[in-house]
Amino acid sequence: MSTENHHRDDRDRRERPKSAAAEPAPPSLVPPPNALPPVRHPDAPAPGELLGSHYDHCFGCGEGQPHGLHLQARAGDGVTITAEFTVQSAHQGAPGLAHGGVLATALDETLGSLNWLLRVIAVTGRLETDFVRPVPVGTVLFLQAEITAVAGRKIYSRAQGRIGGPDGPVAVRAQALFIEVKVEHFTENGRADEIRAVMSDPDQIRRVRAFEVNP
Ligand SMILES: CCCCCCCCCCCCCC(=O)SCCNC(=O)CCNC(=O)[C@H](O)C(C)(C)COP(=O)(O)OP(=O)(O)OC[C@H]1O[C@@H](n2cnc3c(N)ncnc32)[C@H](O)[C@@H]1OP(=O)(O)O
Repeated sequence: MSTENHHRDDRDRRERPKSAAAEPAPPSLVPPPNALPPVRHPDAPAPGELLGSHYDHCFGCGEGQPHGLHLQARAGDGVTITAEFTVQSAHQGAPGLAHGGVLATALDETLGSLNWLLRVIAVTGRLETDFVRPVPVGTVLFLQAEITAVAGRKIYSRAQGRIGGPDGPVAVRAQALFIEVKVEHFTENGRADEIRAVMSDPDQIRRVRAFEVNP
């Protein structure tokens, strides 16, 4: 068998589980026995609604970041999100291909958006990413994410990104653990200039998503 066929076989094997559900997770990403299914908050954005950016300068979703991802996330049914991100020239790693860290950012941003459906503020504690196919510049990455379980402050989730259309082949996927935090996580750790700016211009943090944040 040729090397090329070997590669194709490897890729097909890695891709076989169409849902990230079939992927074995490392122990810290497996919900404990006392974990509960996620509960969509009654005031969560309606299915189909665009979430908008949570912070104008966010590298993932902010409109004020010229080289950011400008990722657009939309609420889905249950505790799910869909999102789209077009790979720009500024996002290259290898010539003409998306940088892996940028793709991980797209997954992280999409997974982070899920927490707004719970109306919980949470940060990424652990993010495990599989890069399955190269993603050329100009590609639209179609992302889907869902929360699988909640255990106290720990929120378990997974996501995948497809190319060529929402039902195209999987290019990247991730499993994550987000940890619920209080707003002081940001106000006590963020650089003073940005925190002051946010406090004096609350529109920088979109109220629609920052339900608990009242700068
Ligand atoms: C005013 C402005 C407001 C702005 C609001 C805008 C919001 C937008 C947000 C958008 C953000 C966008 C997204 C981003 O970009 S988020 C940016 C990237 N993430 C971070 O910067 C987070 C940095 N880490 C921390 O701050 C702390 O470590 C956290 C808060 C995460 C936990 O420290 P804390 O002291 O609080 O908790 P704990 O240590 O008692 O752990 C609690 C439980 O969790 C388990 N655990 C923890 N870590 C891991 C791990 N790595 N793997 C496996 N498990 C882990 C731990 O075992 C324990 O389990 P158990 O023993 O209970 O079973």
